[in-house]
Amino acid sequence: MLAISTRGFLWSDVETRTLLNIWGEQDIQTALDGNFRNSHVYRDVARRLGEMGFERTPEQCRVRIKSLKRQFLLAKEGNLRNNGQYHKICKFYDAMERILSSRPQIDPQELLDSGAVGDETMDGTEEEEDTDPPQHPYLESTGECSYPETQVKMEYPPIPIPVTVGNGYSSQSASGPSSSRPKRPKKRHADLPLDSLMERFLEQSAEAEQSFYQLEEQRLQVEDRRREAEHARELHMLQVLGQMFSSIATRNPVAPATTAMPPARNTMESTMQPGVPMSASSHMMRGRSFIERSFSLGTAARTGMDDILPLVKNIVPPLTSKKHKGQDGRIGIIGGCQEYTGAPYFAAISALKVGADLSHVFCTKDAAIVIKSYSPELIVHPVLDSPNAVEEIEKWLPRLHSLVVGPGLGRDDKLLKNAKEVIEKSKARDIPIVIDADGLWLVAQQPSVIQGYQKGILTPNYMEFTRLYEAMYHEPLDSSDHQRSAMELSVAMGNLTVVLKGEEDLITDGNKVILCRQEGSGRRCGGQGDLLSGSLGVLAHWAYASSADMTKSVNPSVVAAFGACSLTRQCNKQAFHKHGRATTTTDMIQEISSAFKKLFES
Ligand SMILES: NC(=O)C1=CN([C@@H]2O[C@H](COP(=O)(O)OP(=O)(O)OC[C@H]3O[C@@H](n4cnc5c(N)ncnc54)[C@H](OP(=O)(O)O)[C@@H]3O)[C@@H](O)[C@H]2O)[C@@H](O)CC1
Ligand SMILES: Nc1ncnc2c1ncn2[C@@H]1O[C@H](COP(=O)(O)OP(=O)(O)OP(=O)(O)O)[C@@H](O)[C@H]1O
Repeated sequence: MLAISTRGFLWSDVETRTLLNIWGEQDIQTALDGNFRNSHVYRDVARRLGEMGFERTPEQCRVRIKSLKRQFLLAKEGNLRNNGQYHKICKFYDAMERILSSRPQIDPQELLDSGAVGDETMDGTEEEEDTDPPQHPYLESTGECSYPETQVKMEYPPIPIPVTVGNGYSSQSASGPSSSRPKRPKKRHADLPLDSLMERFLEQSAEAEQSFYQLEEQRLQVEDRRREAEHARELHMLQVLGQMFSSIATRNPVAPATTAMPPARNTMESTMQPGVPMSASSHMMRGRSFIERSFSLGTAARTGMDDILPLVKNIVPPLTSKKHKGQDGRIGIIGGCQEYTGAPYFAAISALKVGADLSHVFCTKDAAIVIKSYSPELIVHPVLDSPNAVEEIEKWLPRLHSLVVGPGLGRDDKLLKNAKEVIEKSKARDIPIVIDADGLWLVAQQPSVIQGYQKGILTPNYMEFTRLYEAMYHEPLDSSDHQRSAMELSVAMGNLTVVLKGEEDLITDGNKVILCRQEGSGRRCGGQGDLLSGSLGVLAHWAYASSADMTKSVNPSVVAAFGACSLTRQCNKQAFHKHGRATTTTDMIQEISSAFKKLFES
């Protein structure tokens, strides 16, 4: 079942009811009952919830249940005193009652008075790893952990349970069943009508709950960032280790290896013949180490491009009347500023011509008017230089299948910063990200922005490649062996797919290299790279949406890159055939349809 993203802090009613159904299941209740350590039970609850299509962490489930129990207990106590009126304050009262009625009885007043409200007493929800000393009265009483600034206490109604005169209960009895208990604070609202008190109570408890979940959301975001940083650090360590082992094996088997970061270039000799891919194993035999990946070029690599082309054909989705608009691809281009309006247009229109259903351009305000005037087919958002650019673009991310960052982006710091944040957000959504042109400038300044992201694809021309390489290795590029250098760059970037464009396009994911030598022409008009990156955005989406069978377990990024290179070069050839020296990128874009058919649909 398709998972619904529920990382937001608010729980919908349907989600809450699903949670309650799961929590109320016999085996869950039995597992919770009398069990002091129960994080494994909430892991199970979160898993079952996930199966129902709602993504929540075990901690989120636990906190939600706790909050529901609190509401229920308050309502239950109110009911006892006020003839069922308080039923209204707990939306899920009936479900809670049904579940909890089969649980051991507790004294609700005791829970309310203590402020602990009994989750731990009932379920034993103390976290297994919570060993920090208590920092807060609430933490002290419950053993809760994590975020000291969280005003968890706000979840209790800040007004006391009101007492209506003449309801059969004395104010003393309302404050607690036992007179020996410490007295509760004096009722400040005893003279207000019950309805308005209940209304205020409901409002405040909803606000408190909302603020709690907001804080919970913030905590999760911090946790995500921490995990990402950890992942990048691990990757970095792996690379350092790889270099160490490589040095030990090749230079001096007994001397201790020196570690250098960025990794020093390896000195092995390439034995590759043109058109013959270099295999990772041949590197390994020479002491070169690579980070393991889950895809390989397999047997297809041995015979080169002839075997990759059928895989590209496999990923092209069939056109059927059963589909609706958007299913074959919604692509986003991040780029377009005052100076460069052509590049994002070329990329976006190429994406449409290749077969995406919708193509969005996120550019500056100035550029938007111009780009809109080029084509009514594009959806153009004039947001890239707005103060809330990232939020504006983020709103669209859930609807995009892939992103192309860089065509016509320019190098203004503010725009680069926005692009960087959009890349970060897109990585979290696990969508393919093609980085080209000024996006590569950004990567050269801050490689970590995309390093290690397996669905990231870099498409440098030779100049951009040199810049990236030197940023990673801090030494001049050895221009005598492009294939080796491209592999080295890919490895340094965490086995990202690198497409080094040129007389022959060289595609590598750090394990092997394939060459695209589709015939093009001698015409090098600006914008051809944009045609390539826009096409690649679509093909990458199709490749990742295809089953492993379709790509024969070859890295989808490599299959898509091979398709985009072949297509661009074929367009160049066809356009040149018609226009010769006058060929422009617009002429090439007009060839996409027939070039595509010739390459991938014949
Ligand atoms: N119509 C539009 O709106 C278009 C806008 N575009 C946008 O322009 C922005 C800047 O992109 P960019 O590529 O011009 O910038 P940059 O990386 O500084 O390179 C500049 C210098 O690098 C060199 N050089 C280039 N290729 C090389 C090679 N293969 N091998 C060797 N050298 C090579 C060459 O140096 P030169 O020959 O002048 O010495 C060149 O002058 C970017 O946003 C892009 O998307 C383009 O998409 C085109 C259509
Ligand atoms: N010398 C060449 N011979 C044949 N094809 C080439 C040659 N150089 C580049 N190409 C092809 O042109 C396409 C774009 O590569 P190019 O190097 O022009 O990119 P770019 O500089 O990023 O383009 P842009 O002008 O959009 O910034 C690629 O598909 C590549 O295969």
